[in-house]
Amino acid sequence: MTGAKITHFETHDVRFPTSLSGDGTDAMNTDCDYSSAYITLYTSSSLVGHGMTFTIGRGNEIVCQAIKEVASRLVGRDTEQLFANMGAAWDHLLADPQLRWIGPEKGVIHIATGAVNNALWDMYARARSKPLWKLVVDMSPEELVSATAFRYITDAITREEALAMLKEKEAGKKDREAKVKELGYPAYVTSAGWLGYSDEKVARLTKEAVSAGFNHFKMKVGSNAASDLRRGKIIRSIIDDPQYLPPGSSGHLGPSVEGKNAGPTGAVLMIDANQVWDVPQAIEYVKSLEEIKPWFIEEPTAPDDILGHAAIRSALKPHGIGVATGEHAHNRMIFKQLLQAQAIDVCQIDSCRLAGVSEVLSVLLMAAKFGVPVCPHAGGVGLCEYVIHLSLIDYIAVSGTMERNVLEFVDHLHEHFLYPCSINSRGRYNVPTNAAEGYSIEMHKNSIAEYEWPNGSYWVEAKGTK
Ligand SMILES: C[C@H](O)[C@@H](O)CC(=O)C(=O)O
Ligand SMILES: [Mg+2]
Repeated sequence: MTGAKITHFETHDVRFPTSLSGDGTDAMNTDCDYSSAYITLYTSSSLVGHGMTFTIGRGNEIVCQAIKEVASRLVGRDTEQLFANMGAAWDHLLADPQLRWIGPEKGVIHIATGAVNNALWDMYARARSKPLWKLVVDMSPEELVSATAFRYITDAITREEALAMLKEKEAGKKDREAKVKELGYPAYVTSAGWLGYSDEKVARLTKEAVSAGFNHFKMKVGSNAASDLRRGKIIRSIIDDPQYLPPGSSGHLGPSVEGKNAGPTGAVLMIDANQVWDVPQAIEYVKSLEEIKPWFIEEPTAPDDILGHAAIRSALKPHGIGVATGEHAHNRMIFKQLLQAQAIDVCQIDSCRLAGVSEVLSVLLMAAKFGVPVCPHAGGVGLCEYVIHLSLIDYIAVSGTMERNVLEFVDHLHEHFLYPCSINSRGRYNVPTNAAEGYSIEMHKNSIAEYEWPNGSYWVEAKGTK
């Protein structure tokens, strides 16, 4: 079968001034302008594909430049031939010998590849008039395996093992799809606990999140232990108090809290250090926060330090605190080793730090094999829109479970997308159902015109007023 040809592409460096309000701040990233290195792929027909990768401001233009280099590899290619084997399409994107030298499979070139691979998947879903998750869960096990990036991971999972796992899950797919459409996908909220927020703002947003139905909450830690303990106690005092629960409910309605250090109302608290500590320091610091009963510490140390994470995990185990990481795990091999070394309790894939859907699938398969729940990272612009698709794929087709999982939600910048994610009254993500939405990442043209750096109307005006 032949289809339209990819003819050209456009990139946009889009930056939102979130640093003005402290949104997105943590111990390492104190000054974030949530940014999107955005691409649209065009074809000889009306079919298009949108994709992006996330950065936090300066440097976004470097990623856009790299996206141009990677996307050039698709120009002239037949779309149907690419869709017929998305694993081979992924290999092709990665196989430029000169570009590979500036990775390999890490850093700017890899996140740029993520944007391009995601745009191709968005185009594929649009070509089949399905949201992306539905395109993937409707694939046969053989099609899904052939769409996955398998190089360098076959010591952890072979194609045959993956096929057998997917076949075993085939029979329950319809029921799981119906269940998640009815209930929504479990979520947790981070946007009440950014480090740059005042205690009053944290308290107000936490109360709002509780009354919106959330029962898992994450706060940022790592710049000052006494202040973390104070903020943690403020959050605990709200989430453990039945008076703030939604009217008529006797306890939290949300996802399962078993084994997660839940408080008396069934509320779970997680903490995130964004890589600030050395290994021994991480252990001591987190122990000093034991009183606020975190389920896990996220990114306690350098993201490439697999054995460091393993050491932290085994030191914190007697204290009932787990370890999570992944938003800066730059490829599937890092996840492979985190899993092999039993270094994590929770696997936090990032939709565009990994090089797109094909590489995400390889991590979903490995995590399912190792029995580690996947709770994707979504603190950024566009990430919530992306990751609901990935968690649905994980639940319906790969792991078959959503009971322990929680998908991150931050309440920022959704209005800039044509198909924004949404949360139901139980504090869970709704399932995207629009046949035209693809991977839900298409941005409004007027948002691009306003926030494109440096000549968008917002930035021109902001310079004028400085
Ligand atoms: C810079 C980002 O906001 C980061 O703090 C997000 C993050 O760590 C998370 O959402 O988790
Ligand atoms: Mg984080």
